[in-house]
Amino acid sequence: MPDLPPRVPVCLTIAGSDSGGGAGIQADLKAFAACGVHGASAITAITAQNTLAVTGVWPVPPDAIVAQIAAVVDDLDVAAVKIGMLGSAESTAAVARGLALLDPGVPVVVDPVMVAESGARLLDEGAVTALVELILPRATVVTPNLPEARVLAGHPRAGDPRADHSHADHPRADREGAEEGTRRPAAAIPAAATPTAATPEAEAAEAEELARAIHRLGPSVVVVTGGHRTEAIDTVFDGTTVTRIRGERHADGAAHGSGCTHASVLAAQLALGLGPVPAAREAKARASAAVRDGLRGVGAGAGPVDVLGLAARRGAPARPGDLAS
Ligand SMILES: Nc1ncnc2c1ncn2[C@@H]1O[C@H](COP(=O)(O)OP(=O)(O)OP(=O)(O)O)[C@@H](O)[C@H]1O
Ligand SMILES: Cc1ncc(COP(=O)(O)O)c(N)n1
Repeated sequence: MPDLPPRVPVCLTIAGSDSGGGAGIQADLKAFAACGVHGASAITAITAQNTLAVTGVWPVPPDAIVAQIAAVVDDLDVAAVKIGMLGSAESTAAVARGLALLDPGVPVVVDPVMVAESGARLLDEGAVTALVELILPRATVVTPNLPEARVLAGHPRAGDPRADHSHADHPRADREGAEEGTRRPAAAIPAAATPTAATPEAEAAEAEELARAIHRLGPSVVVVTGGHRTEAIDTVFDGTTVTRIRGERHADGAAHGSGCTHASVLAAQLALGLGPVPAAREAKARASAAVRDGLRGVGAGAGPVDVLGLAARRGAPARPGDLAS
């Protein structure tokens, strides 16, 4: 009997569809393929979107979200999950129901998508609480950008000194009794995620403080991504150590889908057996290169990232089998 080739790991993305193909499910499946894992998907919302704008959002019925996850989990051996756009509190609750169908050991990477690069709101104001309470405690890694991190850290539970540091030690019910007086005011979701005007040092200190605050909400590891900073440094906090992942900033790159790509590569690397910090390094490297190589000519707005090296392949000789006719 010939040796069977090693089995290709399966990753599941639970996210919104971007009709323009730059972000969401479409970006996630490309990132999974780039990493050599098989991608399955459960769609939470359909967006009518291109590089310029989001012109419509249709939530998928909650039962249909759960049914998609159930169909995948029933048959495919899911090695890691990536969660992106949730949209509404109802969709978030459905995703939480779907997550309960997974083996508790399956790593879950959460990209808390709030606002599209083109400016549209992708998470209802009221859904932040559902995200924090139902999804973050199940997260192995959460990957907010700086504006998203401010929203999560401003959530009432984050400033509570009695908030938990691990879900096992501090079940959610404990945090329900947090005193009002110890809570920070919740930050509103900004209309668009704009770069900050702070110094690099101030941004670094803020990212670290936010990572620590978000860690108290329950995820095992927090990665505050650096795409909205003067220096594109990702800040990782695993509950013990802060790691800064540096890389060149590609100011003239095309970054639509950078966060989706980053979180999906991270999930794929966990599925391939890496630990969270090495997986975050690989995610940073691949997302940064995908921004650098981003497809500036595709659409009139922010071009989609190119994680598959599509542009570099143009003009390359076709493989022999492609020339059959
Ligand atoms: N201009 C850039 N140059 C280099 N790396 C970048 C750039 N923009 C983003 N990145 C990297 O891409 C990854 C995603 O970061 P980013 O902060 O853009 O996520 P995001 O804002 O959630 O993305 P999105 O807007 O697609 O949701 C991070 O590893 C970040 O460092
Ligand atoms: C369906 C969907 N999911 C996520 C994003 C965020 O990506 P970006 O901030 O690059 O627009 C998006 N625009 N659309």
